[in-house]
Amino acid sequence: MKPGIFIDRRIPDEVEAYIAEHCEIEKWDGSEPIPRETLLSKVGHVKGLLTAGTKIDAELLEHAPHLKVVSSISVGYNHFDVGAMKERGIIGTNTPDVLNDTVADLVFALILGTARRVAELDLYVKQGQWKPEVGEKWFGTDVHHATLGIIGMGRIGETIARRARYGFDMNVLYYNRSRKPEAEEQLGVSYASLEQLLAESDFIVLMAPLTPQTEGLIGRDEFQLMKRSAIFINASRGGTVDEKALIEALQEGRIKGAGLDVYAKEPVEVSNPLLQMPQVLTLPHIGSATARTRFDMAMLAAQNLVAALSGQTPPNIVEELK
Ligand SMILES: NC(=O)c1ccc[n+]([C@@H]2O[C@H](COP(=O)([O-])OP(=O)(O)OC[C@H]3O[C@@H](n4cnc5c(N)ncnc54)[C@H](O)[C@@H]3O)[C@@H](O)[C@H]2O)c1
Repeated sequence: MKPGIFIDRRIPDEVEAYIAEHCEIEKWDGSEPIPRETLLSKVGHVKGLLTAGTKIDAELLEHAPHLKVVSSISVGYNHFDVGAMKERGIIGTNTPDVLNDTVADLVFALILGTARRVAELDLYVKQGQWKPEVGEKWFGTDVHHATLGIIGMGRIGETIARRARYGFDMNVLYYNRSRKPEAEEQLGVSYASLEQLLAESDFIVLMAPLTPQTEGLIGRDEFQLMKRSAIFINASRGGTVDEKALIEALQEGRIKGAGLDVYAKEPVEVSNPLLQMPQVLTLPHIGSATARTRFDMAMLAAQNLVAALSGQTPPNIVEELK
């Protein structure tokens, strides 16, 4: 008999067909996220769960006594309570690598968009404000040959560094949990302390995962260290930044601008002051959101799920659950 699994969001038909060859599928087909209570009522007999940002905690595991594997269609897994999963011996998997280039492209969209004020000037043209010469007021900041500081030099961080070095002749500093001599040699990037990186960078990109150690990693003191001309980019998770401190730094002109794909609370509240700031480019958590990459992520997550339920070791078990 095929093992029963639950899919808590829509996935491509082709991916579902692959899973159906190996598993008995039940799924949530709503366009809104599945309500928590509904999810809890659906996992009682399943062995596998295919999800993305859904919180996997002790409460959910209590409702799922037969659960063996949770496969997430994401590389970040801060929604996993790894302690509770470890206790129950649950396999947890994610989808690294297939999204590196897509997320790195998006980070560059945020860098270029904020530096050259793309959204502001788009509005300027569409609102018929264009005069023969735009004037200094609308001048931007150069990206090429500027210094880029990357916090969290992992798979995506290195992919950003490659674009920065080879595409934009940037000087790249990085701060990471551990030093990366190979990246230093291959990409010509330099390791810096967090303080040095914050003080010297023109663009600061936060790309570290959200963990207890990185929660609020960038706060008041860190914004204080940045140049007044600095542009801050966050494409990791909203929780890695003290959002109140970011808002203050922008309101007080202590940094020049920000490009954000992630927020403390998602979807972001319309009353969030960040949405009123012209110097802030705001995107709705779309780092990996291209058709090709989202398909590849869903297929990889499906392969992880099927491998785990077939008694094989899935290729992408998350670090803490290995
Ligand atoms: N905006 C989006 O849509 C989107 C898409 C993909 C990934 N992400 C986020 O990006 C993160 C990074 O993805 P990745 O594939 O590059 O992960 P990764 O594990 O390859 O890289 C993370 C890097 O951060 C470093 N790090 C961890 N804790 C640190 C700390 N306390 N201080 C300094 N460095 C630390 C690690 O050593 C590692 O080099 C994900 O965890 C996810 O949260 C966001």
